[in-house]
Order: sequence, then structure tokens, then C-alpha cells
Amino acid sequence: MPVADPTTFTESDFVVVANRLPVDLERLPDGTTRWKRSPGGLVTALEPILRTHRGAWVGWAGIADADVDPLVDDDLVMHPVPLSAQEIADYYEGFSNATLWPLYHDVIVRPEYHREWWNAYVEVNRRFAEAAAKAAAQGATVWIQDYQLQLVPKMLRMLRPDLTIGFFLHIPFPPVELFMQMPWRTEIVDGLLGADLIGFHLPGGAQNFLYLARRLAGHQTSRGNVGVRSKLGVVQVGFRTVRVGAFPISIASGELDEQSRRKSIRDRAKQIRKELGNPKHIMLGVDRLDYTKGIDVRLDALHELIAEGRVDPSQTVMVQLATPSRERVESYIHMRGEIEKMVSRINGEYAEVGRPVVHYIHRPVPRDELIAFFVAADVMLVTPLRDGMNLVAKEYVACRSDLGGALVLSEFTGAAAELRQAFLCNPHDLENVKDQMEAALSQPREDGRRHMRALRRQVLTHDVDRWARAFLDALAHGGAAGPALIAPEETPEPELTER
Ligand SMILES: O=P(O)(O)OC[C@H]1O[C@H](O[C@H]2O[C@H](CO)[C@@H](O)[C@H](O)[C@H]2O)[C@H](O)[C@@H](O)[C@@H]1O
Ligand SMILES: Nc1ccn([C@@H]2O[C@H](COP(=O)(O)OP(=O)(O)O)[C@@H](O)[C@H]2O)c(=O)n1
Repeated sequence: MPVADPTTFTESDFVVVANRLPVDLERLPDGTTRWKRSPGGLVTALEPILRTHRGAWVGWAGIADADVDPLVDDDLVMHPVPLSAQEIADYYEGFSNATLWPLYHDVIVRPEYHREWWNAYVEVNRRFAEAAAKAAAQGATVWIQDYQLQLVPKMLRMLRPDLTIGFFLHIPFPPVELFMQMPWRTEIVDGLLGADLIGFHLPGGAQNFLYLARRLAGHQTSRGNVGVRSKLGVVQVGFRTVRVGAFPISIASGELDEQSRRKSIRDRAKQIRKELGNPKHIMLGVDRLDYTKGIDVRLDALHELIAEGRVDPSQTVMVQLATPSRERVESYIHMRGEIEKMVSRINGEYAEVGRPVVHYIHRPVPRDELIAFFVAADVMLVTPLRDGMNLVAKEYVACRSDLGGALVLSEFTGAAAELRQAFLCNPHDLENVKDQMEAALSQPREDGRRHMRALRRQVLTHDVDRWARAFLDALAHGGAAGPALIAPEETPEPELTER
């Protein structure tokens, strides 16, 4: 990838700041390096937006001590922020992914609170704020992304009061009772309040935050509920007005729809079916290997359905594509072991030679191959215990222009708020998951077409472009005049913590 020429390189009017760049630097065994696409939905969603805005992206290159100059790819300028091995351990694996990630995902795993991790988080957030301040032109718009960078809005405002600053949280914002565990809770709320607009996927997250801004940080806030892309909440921070809203993220659905119609993809989907032994049913899971995704839930459900004779293992195949993720964090190491044991157990009990029941792939899969899997799958299994949005569910729907397939979707994903015609399930209730999987496998063709048509209408009319436009318009125009405010002492008891 070309390095930006420092003599022609200028500051940008639109800057995205995220923990990761859209590409990761990879060190190969022969000592050379190459760039590859970064994992996760944040990159999937933001990359097309940034390319249309011809902006700059500030982020980490994905490996330790990479001292890399700014890069240009088409019109996108990327500014790598270096992290040392110790900072990766303390800021990324530690505070971001062993403290904040489990705390914000309903404490599925117990969050760990360590002062040295917090110190590294503060230090690295400062470095990102400084890099953003350098990349942004006078009066630019800077859009900060996600839980790894919650202190950057306030730090950046102190460095560059001329900027318009937005912040979007890609994961759930937890109920107040859980957030209150955080030893540095006030610092985090204050850090976020440096932004002009703070976006969440769902109104529940926005309302949880408003409550904390009032009770914890002592600011006046608006009354009433926050809407979806409407009815922004307001926090009065001295003379500044901070707006708070719900903006459910999406995918480049039109593009994906087109890609999935290509003959090469259709042919590959048929070939996948053949390679799997032409089973009657293909079920598919596509996730980063993360304990929030409920991969164990769907494996358990499949195991019991087979044991009860409700699913025939000679006619059904499950494919689980699991991208490696956060591989040095203890809870991820443990979970991987558990999942691999479950896969072996199902295959040990029910596979025939040359015909596994579960095909498990623990490595990244090329984009075209992934799309072909979506086209081939009869039932898509999306069963997280908690997920901010889950773009995979929307990607599956976008790929089904044939109106085939069925989506089993956890109620505990952001996507469930929009994809109401899916087979919704409660991942904490195994019998319910089994029933919904069985119903999806056996639904009459016409019902399936009707459900898929409705799901597609939602996904195709609410794409990532609409998400970005809604957020950036609200950031630029500030929204309607502020509603009446509630003083901190008037705060009612937490009626706002449900999602
Ligand atoms: O950067 P990693 O540690 O490898 O993790 C990958 C990304 O995971 C998370 O994605 C979230 O964003 C999606 C898009 O909004 C959303 O659909 C999903 O529910 C979230 O889990 C994380 O929030 C990103 O910061 C990571 O880059
Ligand atoms: N094996 C896999 C799994 C996911 N992915 C992609 O990674 C993204 C996952 O986004 P998501 O919103 O569902 O979940 P997170 O991983 O961001 O938590 C989607 O765009 C998937 O298509 C992939 O390319 N290969």
C-alpha cells in the first residue's frame, strides 16, 4: 500500500478515529509484512462511508510497535497510531476487552478492574486524541468510534475546541446497575460528554446514558424517551449542549445484494452444497469467535435436537465460520476450548466417515466465499447472548434475493429490534432456541418467502449510508431546540434501564 507523500499530504475535513484501521499489518514468517482486512463489523460498516467522504482514518495497525507512515488507498488517508506490546496487553486486551467488553455485554464473563489497565487506557486515548488533532483541518468534523476510545472526545475538545466532535458506541451501553461497577465511571461519562453528539444503536442505551449524565455527572438532561433517528436527548454541560441519540447501524445492503446475484457466487453456492454432500438442510453460523455470540448455545441446541430425533444428522449439516479474535485474552482461550470440545462431541456421536455434522472453520474466510455461504445456507443461526447490532444477520438477508432461507435471531441483538420477521429466540432458553431452529428448518416455502421479503425491505431501505447520514446530519445541524430539562436532584429512580 502506498505511503502518503508528506509534501502533498494535507489535513482532512472529515476524520474517523477508531481503535483499528480498516487494514491490519501482518508480519509473515520470512520477516516481511503485508496488509489484510481487519476483522469485525465496525470496519465493514465504516469503510464504504469513509471512501465516499474522502476522509482520513486514525487507528492502530493491529501489531505491536509498528512505526508506519501515513498511507493512502484511493482517496482514503490512514494515520497509524503505534501501540507497544505492553499497551496492547493493558489497553486493548486488558481494559478494552477484559473490563469494558464484558461489563457492557451484561457481564457474561466477570469484568476485571485493574488500575494499571486503566492508566494505559488513559495514556492510549491521549495518543489517539493527539493523532486526531494533527490529522484534522481547522473546523473539521471528527467522528470517534467505540468503547476503546471513550475518553477521546473530552481530550480532543481540550486540544482543538474548533472541531465538531461525534462519538458512536458500537456495543450495547449497559444498564445503570451494571455500569456503576466501573471504578472510573465518572471519568468515562465525562470523557464521552466532550462530544457534540453521542450515538448508540438503540434508544435504551441512549436513555441509560442520559440517566448517568444526570445522576453521576450532575448535569441537567432532557425529559422523555429518545426515538430512533429522532427525538434526540440533551445534556447541558455548562454552556455546551450535548445531544444523545439512537442510530442503528447497517451494511452496504444494495452492494451486497448485487454481489450475491453474480453467477460466480451462485455457482460457488451450488458447489458448496455439493461439497457438503448435498444435505437436505444447511445451517450456518458466521461470527468472530467471541463468548457474546452464543456459538455454544446453537451447538447445544443442535446436539439436543439430534438426540431427541427432531433433526436428522444424515440430512443436516451445520457450518460454523469463526474468525479468530482476541486470542490472548483468557476468557477467549477458555471459550475456544469449550466450543471445540462441543464440535468434536457432536461429530463423535453423530458423524459418519467423510460426513461431519458440524464443519468448523477457525480462520478468516474471503469475502466472496462468505457471500456464497450466505446464499447456500437454508437456516442462518445468529444466537448472541448480547450483541450491539450484529451485521451478519443483515448480510444474510441482503444476500437472499431468491427469497429463500430463514433467519434464527437472538432477541438480545440490536438487529432484533428491526428484523421482527425473523425466528426470534431467547438464547437463555434452550428449549425456545430448539423450537425456533426446528420451525425455521420446517417452515413452508411460501411463509419463508413472505418473511424474507419483509426482512429484505427493512435491510435494503436502511443501509449503512442512511445510518451515517442520519448521524452526520444530526451532528451538523444539532437537531431541534432542546426540550425541557430535568435537574439532577429531580431524577426519578431508574425506570430507564431496560432496553
Ligand atoms: O477489533 P477487534 O477487537 O478485533 O473486534 C472487532 C470489532 O468488534 C466489535 O464490533 C461491534 O460493531 C458492530 C458494528 O457496529 C456491531 O454490529 C457489533 O454488534 C459490535 O460487536 C467492536 O465493537 C469493534 O470495535 C471491533 O473492531
Ligand atoms: N468468519 C467471518 C465472520 C465474520 N465476518 C464479518 O465480520 C463482520 C461481523 O460483524 P458483526 O456486526 O456481526 O459482529 P462483530 O464481529 O463486529 O462483533 C461482518 O461483516 C461479517 O461478514 C467475516 O468476514 N468472516
